[in-house]
Amino acid sequence: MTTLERLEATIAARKSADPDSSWTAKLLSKGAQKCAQKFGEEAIEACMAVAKDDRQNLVYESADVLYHLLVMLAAKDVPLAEVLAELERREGTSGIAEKAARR
Ligand SMILES: N=c1c2ncn([C@@H]3O[C@H](COP(=O)(O)OP(=O)(O)OP(=O)(O)O)[C@@H](O)[C@H]3O)c2ncn1[C@@H]1O[C@H](COP(=O)(O)O)[C@@H](O)[C@H]1O
Repeated sequence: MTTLERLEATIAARKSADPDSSWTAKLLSKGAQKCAQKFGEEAIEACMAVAKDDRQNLVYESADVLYHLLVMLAAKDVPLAEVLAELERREGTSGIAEKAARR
């Protein structure tokens, strides 16, 4: 099991946990929109670390981004495996072809 898969399992377990017992359970109890908002905030913080050329903070904020992405996916019942399968599907295509297919 990878670190992301273990974290996904922990987050899934928090869906039925007492919101007072866990940060994740508290965030999930506020709904998918709040989870999405937090994800967006953390992504902006990661961008700000790049703007400030702060490598250490970029690593820290990127961990926050990945955690909040997994929480947001859990809130919408989207398994990490489905996202990874989409990435794997794209491995056989070029970025330019992928962009053209979306038009
Ligand atoms: N990886 C994380 C992780 N990354 C960030 N965070 C939390 O995300 C929050 C984000 O910080 P912010 O300052 O943006 O949020 P805040 O100001 O506290 O809250 P708001 O007022 O903004 O809503 C922090 O309180 C962090 O504790 C995380 N909380 C949990 N995990 C993982 O999830 C597991 C389960 O955690 P619990 O649910 O707390 O048991 C942990 O063992 C970790 O592995």
